Amino acid sequence: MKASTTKKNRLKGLYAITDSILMPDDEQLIAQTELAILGGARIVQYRDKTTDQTKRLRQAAKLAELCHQHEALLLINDDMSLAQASGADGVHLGQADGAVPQARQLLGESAIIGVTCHDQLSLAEQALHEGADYIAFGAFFRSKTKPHASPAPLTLLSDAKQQFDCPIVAIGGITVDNAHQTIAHGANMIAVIHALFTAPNVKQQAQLLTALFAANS
Ligand SMILES: Cc1ncc(COP(=O)(O)OP(=O)(O)O)c(N)n1
Ligand SMILES: Cc1nc(C(=O)O)sc1CCOP(=O)(O)O
Ligand SMILES: [Mg+2]
Repeated sequence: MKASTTKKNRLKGLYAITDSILMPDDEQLIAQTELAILGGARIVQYRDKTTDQTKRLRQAAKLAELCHQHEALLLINDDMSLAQASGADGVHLGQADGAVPQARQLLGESAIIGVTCHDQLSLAEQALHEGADYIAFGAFFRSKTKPHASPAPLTLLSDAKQQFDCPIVAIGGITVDNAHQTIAHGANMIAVIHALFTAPNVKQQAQLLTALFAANS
């Protein structure tokens, strides 16, 4: 089996997204992310909205090393050049973050490229046509990280599941108490920031979120 196929088969379960406000310095970022991975997260996204390029490269490279030690995947939010420079496994692109073909050309066939599709199946269709590896829908619940994210209905997940043969991410306000609804409707991954990284015990919270996949399969 090709290496790229193996990597893409790993797109399931808890998808932990880091937050530069909750974890501003390197030590916190690495320690909290390691706990999330030890609790079961298999995909990590480095999401840092600051403009400090030196810090962003340093932190992304440290995260890439950490993730690879633990056989987790690292994706970079927004920035395909940072994904390439840091040794990450891929990039997550929003609708204004660059084109999938450009990312594919830069990062190569084995890279993972995910795309935000909000509440629109047509955006997913376009992303997949352009070569995306997963599609992300949201926000399914009120998000503390992004309170103004536009809402998406849970039925969108079942509709997407019927229409597309690819990994599907649910995002937005996902918690231990509501995540099962997204999984039951067809989410292969749950992307979580606040409910994971503000928990008093990040490892245990990741374990609880990860266990929901076994309970709902
Ligand atoms: C897995 C996942 N899904 C959606 C998003 C949101 O991306 P985007 O719309 O580009 O918004 P920002 O995260 O850049 O604020 C995501 N990051 N990850
Ligand atoms: C980054 C992001 N994108 C969203 C979307 O709907 O596209 S919601 C969101 C924030 C996710 O964080 P939390 O788990 O704290 O709600
Ligand atoms: Mg973005």
